[in-house]
Amino acid sequence: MSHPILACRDVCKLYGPRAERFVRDGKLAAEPSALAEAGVTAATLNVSLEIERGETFVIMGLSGSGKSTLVRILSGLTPPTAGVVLFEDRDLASMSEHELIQIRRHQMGMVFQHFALLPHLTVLGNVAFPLEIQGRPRTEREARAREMITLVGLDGREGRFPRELSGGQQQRVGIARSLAAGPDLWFLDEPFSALDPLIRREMQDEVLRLQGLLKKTIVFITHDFDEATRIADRIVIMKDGRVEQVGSAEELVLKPATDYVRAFTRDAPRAKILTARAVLAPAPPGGDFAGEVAATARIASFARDVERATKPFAVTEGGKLLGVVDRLAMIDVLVGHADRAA
Ligand SMILES: Nc1ncnc2c1ncn2[C@@H]1O[C@H](COP(=O)(O)OP(=O)(O)OP(=O)(O)O)[C@@H](O)[C@H]1O
Repeated sequence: MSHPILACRDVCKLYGPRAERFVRDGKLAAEPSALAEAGVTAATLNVSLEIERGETFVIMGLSGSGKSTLVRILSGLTPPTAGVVLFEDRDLASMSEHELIQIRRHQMGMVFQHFALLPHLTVLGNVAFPLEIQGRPRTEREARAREMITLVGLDGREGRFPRELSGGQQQRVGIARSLAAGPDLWFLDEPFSALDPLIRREMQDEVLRLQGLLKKTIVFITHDFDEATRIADRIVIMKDGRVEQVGSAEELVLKPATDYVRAFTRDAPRAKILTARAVLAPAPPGGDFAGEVAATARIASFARDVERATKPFAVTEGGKLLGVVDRLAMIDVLVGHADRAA
C-alpha cells in the first residue's frame, strides 16, 4: 500500500499493575497464557493496520475485543503500551501534547454512541462548539455551523435544545458537529448502536451520502457485521485484542483466514455482499448472452434477471469481457460452495 493517512505497527495496550514491566521484560512475544499468569489484560495485542486516505475502514468485533481501545490509540487519546502510530507518516509519540490536541481539533472528527451533546447549548451552539474552542470569530463559526446543519438535513432546528430532538436527530447534530472543523479523519465509534433498526439504516445511508460528498477517511467501529458490510471499503475483524483478518466484506466471506472469521461471516447476506466477480465462469465460445453486468455489481442487483434467463450474462469491466455469470454458478456461491469463486 502506498501512503496511508493512518498506520499502526505492533500496537499493544496492556492493563494491570505489571503491564509496563511485562513489556520491559520483552515478554510480549510470549504465549498468550503468559499474560494471564502475569495478571495482565491485553486490550489490544500486536495490532498492525494501514488506513488509506479516502477509504471507509471498519473496526469490527464483539464486546471486549478491543475496538474502542484501538480507536483511542489511533486518535492519540491513549498512548499504546508498545508499538507505533503514524498519522500522515508522523509518529504520534514524537508529538507534544499541544501538537496532539491541535491535530485532534483540526484534523480529526469524532462521533460517539452516546451523542455527547452539550444539553445547555442549542443545535447551532453544539455544532459551532468545536470552532469556538478553536477561537474562530462568532460570524464565521455560525455560518459554518449552519452549513453543516443543512448538510445533515436539520434546517429549521438550529434553535432547539438536544432534549427536544429524537435520537436520530441528536446523532445528526453529533455528525454535523464532528464535521464542523473540516477533519481529514472521521472517527465514528458505534455511532448508531443506540438507535432503533430503521433509523439506524437511515443513518448508515446518511454516512454513505456524506462520504460520497465529502470523501473523508472514515474509521467506523461497530459490532454489527451487517452494518460493516453496508458501509465499509475494508473491515478488520478483531478478537481478544488481536487482528483476525483485514479485507473487503467479499474477501472475508469468500476467503476467511480463520475459523473465527468463517463463523462470523457464515450468516452474512451473501447476495448483498458478493459481486459478479465472485461468480465468474469462463465465457463459452460464440458470445451469446442474455445481457451484461458489471464485475463490481452486487449479486442481489442482478440475481433475478440471471435466474430467469436461459442464457448466461456477460460480466464486463471497463468494456472488457471477463467471463459470464449463469444460474448455477450464482446459486453455488450464494449457498456457500465458493470453490468457483475468484
Ligand atoms: N482502563 C482499563 N483497565 C483495564 N482493562 C481495560 C481498560 N479498558 C479496557 N480494558 C479491557 O480491554 C478489553 C478491550 O476493551 P474495549 O473497551 O477496547 O473493547 P470493545 O471491543 O470496544 O468493547 P465494547 O464493544 O463492549 O465497547 C476488555 O477486556 C476490557 O475489559
